[in-house]
Amino acid sequence: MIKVEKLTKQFGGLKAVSDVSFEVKEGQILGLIGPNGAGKTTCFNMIAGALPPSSGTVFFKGQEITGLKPNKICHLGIARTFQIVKPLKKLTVKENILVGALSKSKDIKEARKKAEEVIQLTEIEDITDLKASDLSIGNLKRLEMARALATSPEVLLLDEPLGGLTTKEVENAVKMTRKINQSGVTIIIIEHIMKALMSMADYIVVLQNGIKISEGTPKEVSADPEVIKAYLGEDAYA
Ligand SMILES: Nc1ncnc2c1ncn2[C@@H]1O[C@H](COP(=O)(O)OP(=O)(O)OP(=O)(O)O)[C@@H](O)[C@H]1O
Repeated sequence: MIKVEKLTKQFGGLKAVSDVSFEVKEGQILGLIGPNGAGKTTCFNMIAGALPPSSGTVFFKGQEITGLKPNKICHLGIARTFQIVKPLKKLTVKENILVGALSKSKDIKEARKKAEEVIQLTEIEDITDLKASDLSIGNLKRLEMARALATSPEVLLLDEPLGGLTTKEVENAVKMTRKINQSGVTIIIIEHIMKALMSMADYIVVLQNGIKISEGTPKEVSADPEVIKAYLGEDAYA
């Protein structure tokens, strides 16, 4: 579904991402992990078109999309959520979701229908009339997911969707992520909460200092001494 080949991003003297290659197959949940500053968000930025790679290639369903603009990539079927959520604060949850739908279809009737579908899928009915500025972090993250889904993506890039959530909210977000995946959306997810991520992901790619140091199933990666040394030995693996 998405394949990156030798993806590299240089910021001045810093190689934030260095020759990274991986692939996510249709219907999979791929986890992208690594310590702070490993290059995970920079990878997302290059896939979603927010940053042009210094070198390397991004393919979506076999078509090269390297360096295309974010709105073009969104139109092709790749949506993303942000670590720091960015809703339109003065609008309600429902209006924010509608704005997401309108970025895909300019037909208001069609966009309304899509927004309703997404509201049902994400079970967000309880907060649709609240203003985005009045939402808790947990509800902001629910909105962020719904807004991305309103663009009818085939691939969803989730950047730390569980950050700042309570234990109960993490449980609900994990269930929702699985449900969205089962509805046919391929997912790449950056997450620091290892236990939750390992329970969702089919496959994991591990970055450290911009370099891919390991990949495999959650079981394989958790047992890789290189990964334990670099990352899983931290308190995060609680
Ligand atoms: N626009 C930029 N300009 C300069 N350096 C940057 C820029 N964006 C990221 N970096 C640097 O690139 C490296 C990788 O950052 P990135 O945000 O991709 O890491 P990350 O793995 O997502 O980290 P975290 O888990 O903390 O979010 C870091 O050293 C960061 O400071």
